[in-house]
Amino acid sequence: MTTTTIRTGADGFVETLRAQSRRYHDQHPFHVRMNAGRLSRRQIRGWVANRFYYQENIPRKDAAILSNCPDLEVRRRWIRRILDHDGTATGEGGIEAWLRLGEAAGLTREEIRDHRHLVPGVRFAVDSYVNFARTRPWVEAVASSLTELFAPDLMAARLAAFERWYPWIAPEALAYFRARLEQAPRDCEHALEVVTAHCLSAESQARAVDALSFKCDVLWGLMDAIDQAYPE
Ligand SMILES: O=C(O)c1cc(C(=O)O)c2c(n1)C(=O)C(=O)c1cc(C(=O)O)[nH]c1-2
Repeated sequence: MTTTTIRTGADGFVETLRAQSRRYHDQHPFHVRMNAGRLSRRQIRGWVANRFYYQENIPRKDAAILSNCPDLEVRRRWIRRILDHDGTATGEGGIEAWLRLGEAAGLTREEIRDHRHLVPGVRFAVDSYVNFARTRPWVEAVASSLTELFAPDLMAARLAAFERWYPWIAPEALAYFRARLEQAPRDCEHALEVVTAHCLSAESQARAVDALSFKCDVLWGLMDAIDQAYPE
């Protein structure tokens, strides 16, 4: 359990959730080097291939939330996330966009999809996120998605960094990040609505903060594993 003291009231709760940004993976040394243009082609490829495992599993995580969620109104909006990633036809959706990013970075679809580059730490981090959504109360799983509050700034910085420092990747291949600039704020607005509506007691608010803290650890652990596998 976190020892964070939450100020009473919805504002204090949201403030405490937002304060978790201090532990977000934008500050991980690998991301700092990425955005400063200091990664080699091999390191970029390693990151893209490993991060694919996260992308692939996000819809399974969201399906786990849906399966645990008894609220029709929430399900109706949450299902959109699965469609964003999976698309509704061949050649569409975020997973496809990530594969195109991989191809532009010099990987084949086959080597991304068959996990030959996937390192154990990334697998464990991602699996633990999916498992969290499967086994914890659905509102906590929703709270764990709130790292997306912090994602748009990182996406914007990443887009600028890729265009400036890694011009060998075609700018069209960055479509995934451009889409997330719109999807992430929409998604986390909904998640924040759900969490503030359901977490009214100090105890439930502390559990939501713990869930978000856990997710920061998932993302940080994932980056540690990539950093270690693709050293400078
Ligand atoms: O590239 C990133 O730094 C980043 C971070 C996050 C995040 O903060 O969890 C997500 C994504 N990307 C992303 O692309 C994505 O679809 C996504 C879904 C979720 C989630 O927890 O439901 N996080 C994220």
